[in-house]
Amino acid sequence: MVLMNPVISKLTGKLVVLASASPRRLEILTNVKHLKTPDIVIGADTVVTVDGLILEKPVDKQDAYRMLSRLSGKEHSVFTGVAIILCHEKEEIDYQVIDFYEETKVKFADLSDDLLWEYINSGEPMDKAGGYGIQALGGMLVEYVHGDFLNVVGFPLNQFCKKLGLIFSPPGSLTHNSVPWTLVNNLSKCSENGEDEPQGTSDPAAPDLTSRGTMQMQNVRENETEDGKEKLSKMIELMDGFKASKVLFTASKLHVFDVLRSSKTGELQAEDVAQEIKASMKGTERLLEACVSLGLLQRTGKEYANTAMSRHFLLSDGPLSLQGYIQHCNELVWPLFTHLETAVREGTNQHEKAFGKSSDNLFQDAYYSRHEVKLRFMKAMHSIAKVSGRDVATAFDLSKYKTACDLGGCTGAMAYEFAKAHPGLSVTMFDLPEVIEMSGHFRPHDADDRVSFVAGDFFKDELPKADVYILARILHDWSDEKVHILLSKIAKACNPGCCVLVSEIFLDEDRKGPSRGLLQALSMTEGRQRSASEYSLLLKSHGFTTAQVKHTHNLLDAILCVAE
Ligand SMILES: C[S@@+](CC[C@H](N)C(=O)[O-])C[C@H]1O[C@@H](n2cnc3c(N)ncnc32)[C@H](O)[C@@H]1O
Repeated sequence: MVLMNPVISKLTGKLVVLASASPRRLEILTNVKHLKTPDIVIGADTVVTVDGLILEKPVDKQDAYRMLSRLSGKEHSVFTGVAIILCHEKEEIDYQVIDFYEETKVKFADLSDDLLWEYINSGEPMDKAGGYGIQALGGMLVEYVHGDFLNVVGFPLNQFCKKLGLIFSPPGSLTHNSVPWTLVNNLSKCSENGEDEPQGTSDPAAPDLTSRGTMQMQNVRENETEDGKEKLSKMIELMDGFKASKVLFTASKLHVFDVLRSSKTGELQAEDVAQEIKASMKGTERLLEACVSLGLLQRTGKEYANTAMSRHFLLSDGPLSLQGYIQHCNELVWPLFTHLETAVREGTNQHEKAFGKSSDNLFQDAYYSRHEVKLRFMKAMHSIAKVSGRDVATAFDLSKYKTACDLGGCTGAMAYEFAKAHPGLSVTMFDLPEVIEMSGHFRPHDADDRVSFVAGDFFKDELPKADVYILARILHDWSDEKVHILLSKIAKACNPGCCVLVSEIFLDEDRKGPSRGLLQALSMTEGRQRSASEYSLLLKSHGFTTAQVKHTHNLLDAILCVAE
């Protein structure tokens, strides 16, 4: 027990309930520790098996004789299943069940009837499954024991201590295989009839702790299993998510990625970066190190460089640059999210709190009220359209159509993608006048002249005639009521066979994801996120039949609906 003490002493100061009335188990455990505070329940049950049979407690002397004579001259197995239940009481009782079993082989000598009856008449077999107790007179029946002797007595102390060691050892020393999770049902119990026997069978009436509806199955010490560690690291990722976002936003705002790209070798030391971005050495070094940890930068010795991911998405002038959207997130979405609690309490957008100005019309009041804010918003839309536009444009075969109108097309990025993907298609980009007047800023150098620009308000003005109406990231901004106004205008402009292509983040039908859609919804004003079938229904009510839904696995999905 001296060797066990460092492990078993982990129980010191805890109230341990031995969920068994077995005096032998109690003795084994109390011999090795003192028990104080209420947080562990230990259950155990022992069975004897021979010839594929489980031997229970004998019901009378004849039964004991039948059992012992069956064991005579043969090897049998003694199994003890143990459950360690770590209890934790918060609002509800949480608990973690760690269970395992131990098998010991026992061989009985050839036993004469006289010897058996002498033993049976001693009274010892009657409260013991298998009909014997190895630690007392029954020991004389045994030729050999292979395995843990105490397991036959009723408690596999050696393995129990190993499990305790794993439970209470520092994270890192535990492997998934070391904690078997399967044996939970046949665990021992607080026996109501007094003596709970070693070598007994499990009680079918014993509570199945895994299926108690009222208790939440959560692991108190879950961080000490592989699965628990995964959950913990997911928790930490969630808790730190805002820090990671802010590191990305700050490094972008300070042009760290552009600065590194512009250096002769594509690499710079922290002090050079600090000088270039006009920031402190200490702060820059911390920022660069954090960027390395997030995979945004790489470091060789003292030299920092962009990673492939940063080169792809984070250089200001890259074809797939997300800088516009990052800036929008930092300057607009971030302040809104700092008021999330109020937004949740009130069920309203927090634009006024965040920016000191109400926004009845999101676009006119919030995005387009100031030139630089409008430009920033347009850059954000542009960067997402550049990244996702090709997948949306190629989602469906549009070869039979000649004209398309991209309603609320913003910078035209999506319209150009459609023109590129469909050589027979001319695309009219339609947006508010204040947007159209700035769309020239975003005109690609190889701009296709099949793309034209028309200014107007899609709720009020006549819509350009087209075979295909594209609504990319439009409908989510509006209530069902406004969506109906817009769709009825489109339906009026459509001839039979014309179609509407809606591109949005489609929520899963059970609204359990994707999280980027559900997170975005938190800062919405009057709009809402919808599933593909919700969009389909909205369109159906205006005479459009859903032809196809495409999950692009890019940022935006798409649905194509044809006018009947
Ligand atoms: C979220 S952005 C989507 C931009 C673009 N479709 C895309 O996917 O990148 C919404 C667009 O709808 C435009 N919009 C908002 N209200 C409008 C209206 N009443 N009439 C025309 N366009 C409008 C905005 O100017 C903006 O460009």
